[in-house]
Amino acid sequence: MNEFADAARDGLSPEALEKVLREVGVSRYHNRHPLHHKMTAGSLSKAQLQAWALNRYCYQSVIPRKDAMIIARAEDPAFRAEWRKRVEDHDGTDGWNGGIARWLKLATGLGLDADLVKSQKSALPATRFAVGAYLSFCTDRTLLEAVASSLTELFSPVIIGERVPAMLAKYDYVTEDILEYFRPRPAQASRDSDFALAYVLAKSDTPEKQQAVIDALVFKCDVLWAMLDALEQAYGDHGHVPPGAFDPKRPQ
Ligand SMILES: O=C(O)c1cc(C(=O)O)c2c(n1)C(=O)C(=O)c1cc(C(=O)O)[nH]c1-2
Repeated sequence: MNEFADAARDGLSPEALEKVLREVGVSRYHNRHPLHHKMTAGSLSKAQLQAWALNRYCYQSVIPRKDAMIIARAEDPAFRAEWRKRVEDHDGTDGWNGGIARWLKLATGLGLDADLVKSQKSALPATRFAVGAYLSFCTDRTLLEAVASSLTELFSPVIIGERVPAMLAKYDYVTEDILEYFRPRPAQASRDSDFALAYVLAKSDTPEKQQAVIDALVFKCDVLWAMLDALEQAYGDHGHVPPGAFDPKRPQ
């Protein structure tokens, strides 16, 4: 049982619901994870940064798929028109001139082979499970829960603002060009999370729905947290790399 498990028991005003959702971010968003702190302190090796970029590619590549799933489930054309901007942000106009391509640029800029990253075959099992759980969540739960699960984007400008200046300052091989992925993200995330938050606050009109959206955001924070846990377990100082996963000590 988590601390938000019955936060909506007595029913919440929209303002109170927003406050709880923001508290979820304060206590559970992945900018609290030790691996993020090590990254911003400059204490990760290049191999550890490579592992982060390679694994995070799985997350990037599932985002437009889960967004397409949300679009398919939405009956309101105005909702779909708004939401499809997210798919365009990641896929671009031809699949390879949007966010996914820019993530690949980050990974190759760190020295990884593009085909290895794209294949996702060297990602950690736990990364693939976490990312798969996100796609399943957006497929199987209500549309309201799927929308609420995107609300981690309320907090992503904060972590990007911590990560990017620190990476540029602490790792001499990291350049602005490599980190181009993050440049448009804070503005895109604010646009997207404003829309998603207004939707969630308007549609959560019972205590049950309010609890469901809180739970959805907790779930999503767990997805992001689990991905960093998996990296620490595999590539931390006393970690062990699962069979078949990216191993910096072996040729790929
Ligand atoms: O850099 C980050 O830590 C971070 C976090 C998140 C997030 O909070 O889910 C997203 C992104 N980046 C991101 O770039 C992105 O496109 C994105 C889409 C979504 C989503 O759930 O729809 N989250 C995120």
